Amino acid sequence: MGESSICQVRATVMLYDDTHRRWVPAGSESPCISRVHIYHSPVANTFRVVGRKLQADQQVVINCAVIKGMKYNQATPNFHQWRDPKQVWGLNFGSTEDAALFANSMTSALEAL
Ligand SMILES: CC(=O)N[C@@H](Cc1ccccc1Cl)C(=O)N1CC[C@@H]2C=C[C@H]3CC[C@@H](C(=O)N4CC[C@@H]5C=C[C@H]6CC[C@@H](C(=O)O)N6C(=O)[C@H]54)N3C(=O)[C@H]21
Repeated sequence: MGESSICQVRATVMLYDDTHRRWVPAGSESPCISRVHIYHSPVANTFRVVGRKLQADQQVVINCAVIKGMKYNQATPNFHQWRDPKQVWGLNFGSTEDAALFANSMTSALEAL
């Protein structure tokens, strides 16, 4: 039994660059809308956030484990962020509806861990 997607949304995936103190688009210099999923592995009961660019190359721009106890910060109605051990991720959602859908799924995932 592989992983199943518990939600998919459109968002620009961003990383906070501590050195230069600015947000940068994940995966390349140009901001690009991606399809972002939360995948669940039932066997291991793990979750991860995976995003691929909508454009032709489908480059993976985020592949980040959801860590038990992680704080998910809804900074604005369409920009949410969280820390992983190495960096801060930000999702600039295409709509507030997508933001709410993702936040609900992320909250469920964190509660299930
Ligand atoms: C205790 C702790 O880690 N605190 C973290 C947050 C956090 C709390 C609890 C758990 C996990 C986390 Cl992650 C923290 O404070 N961090 C995380 C890094 C981020 C960087 C900059 C400053 C600049 C101000 C603010 C910001 O980012 N904000 C405001 C809304 C604004 C919305 C859109 C995004 C889009 C790109 C950029 C922009 O508009 O150009 N941008 C923004 O400019 C966006 N902030 C933060 O937000 C900062």
